[in-house]
Amino acid sequence: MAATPSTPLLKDELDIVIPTIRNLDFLEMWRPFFQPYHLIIVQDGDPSKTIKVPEGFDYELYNRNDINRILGPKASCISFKDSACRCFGYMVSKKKYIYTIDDDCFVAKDPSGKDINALEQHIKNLLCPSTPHFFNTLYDPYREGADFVRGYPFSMREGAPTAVSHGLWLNIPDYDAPTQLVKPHERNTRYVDAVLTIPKGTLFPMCGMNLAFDRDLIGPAMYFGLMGDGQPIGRYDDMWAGWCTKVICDHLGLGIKTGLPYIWHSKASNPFVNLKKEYNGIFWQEEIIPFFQAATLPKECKTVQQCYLELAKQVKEKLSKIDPYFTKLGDAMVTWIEAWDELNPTGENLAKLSIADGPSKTKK
Ligand SMILES: O=c1ccn([C@@H]2O[C@H](COP(=O)(O)OP(=O)(O)O[C@H]3O[C@@H](CO)[C@H](O)[C@H]3O)[C@@H](O)[C@H]2O)c(=O)[nH]1
Ligand SMILES: [Mn+2]
Repeated sequence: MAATPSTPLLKDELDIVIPTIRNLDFLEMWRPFFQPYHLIIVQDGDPSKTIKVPEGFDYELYNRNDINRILGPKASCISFKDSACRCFGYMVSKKKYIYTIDDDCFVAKDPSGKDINALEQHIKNLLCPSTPHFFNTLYDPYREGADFVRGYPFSMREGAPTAVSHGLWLNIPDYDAPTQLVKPHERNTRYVDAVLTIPKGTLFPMCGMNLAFDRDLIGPAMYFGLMGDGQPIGRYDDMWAGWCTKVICDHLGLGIKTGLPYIWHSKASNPFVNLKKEYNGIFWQEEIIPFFQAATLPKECKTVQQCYLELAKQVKEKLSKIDPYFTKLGDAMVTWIEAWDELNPTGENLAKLSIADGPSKTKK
C-alpha cells in the first residue's frame, strides 16, 4: 500500500512573507520545504525593478506602488528602504500563521548533517503551548522525550497559547554594528538543541530573520515601525515589534519561544552602513527598554488592537522627550492599526474590501 502523501502542516493556513531588494534564487534551496506554501513577497526599493522568482512557487508580490495604491495615505506607516516593509505582508495576508525569512537565509544542517526544515519546527513551536508563568528547567516540556520536572505545579502544566516562535541563525549571527566591527570574523557554529519560553516580564531582542507567529493571536502587534528612508533610525524594526509584542503577550497571557529552528545566515551586511542606521538606536534603547519594562496595560485592554493603541499613547507621552521621532512613531502605530482593521475587517464591514486591494503580480 503506497503511503498516503503527507500534507505539509498548515499548508493552507500559513503564508511565508519575504522582504526583498534582490532576485529570490535563495528559494531554490528551500523548495522542498516552501513550495507547498503561499508566499507574500514585499519588494522594497525601486518598484520598477523586476524581482525574479523561481518557477513553481505560488506567490503574490507587492511593490511600493501597490502599497501606496492599497493603503493610500496610510501607506505612510510602512517603511521604505528597510526590511521593516515586511510587515505589510503580515497585514495583507489572510492566513492564521505567518513565517518571515530574509532572502540571505538558507537551509542549515543539524549536527547529524540533516537539512533543517525550519518551517516545520516553527509550526511545531506554535502548535504547542508555552510556559511563560513558571520556568521548566528541562526546556520545552511538550517536546518528545521531555516533560515538566519535579516541582512544576500541575495546575500550570496546560501552559499558555504560543503567539511567537523566534528562530536562530548559524554562521553570521545577528550582531549589532559595534559588535560586528570588533568581531568581523565571528561565526556562530554552536547548535543548541533547545526551545525555551521567554518568561513573563522579560523582554528580548526579536530578530525578524527567521520568525513565525500566530497572526490571529498577535498579528496587529507585529508592526515593524518607521525605519529606513527619511527616518533617524534603522535596523530596530524587529526590535521595536518584539518589545511591543512581548508587553502585549504578557498582558494577554500569551507565550513567546526562542531557540530551534536554525537557519544558515549567509551575508554579513556592512557594519559601517549598519552603524549609521543603528546609531540613534544604540543610545535611545537605554531609555526605550526601561519604558517597556515599566509599561502596564489597563485590564480594559482585551484585544491586541486595544493594547497596541494604548501602547502608542504611552510611546507619545513618555518617549517623545527623547526625540520628536517618537511622536511620529506613536502616530504611525495608530495608522498601522487603522490600516490593519481596514484590510482585516471583522463582522459587518467585511464587504468593504475593494478589488483595488490586490497585488501587482501573482503566480499560481
Ligand atoms: O533596504 C532594504 C534592505 C534589505 N531588505 C531585505 O531585508 C532582509 C534583510 O536584509 P539583509 O540581510 O541585507 O540585512 P541584515 O543586516 O542581515 O538583516 C538583519 O537586520 C534586520 C534588519 O532590520 C533584519 O531583520 C535582520 O535579518 C533581506 O531579505 C533584504 O532583501 C529590504 O527589504 N530593504
Ligand atoms: Mn542578512
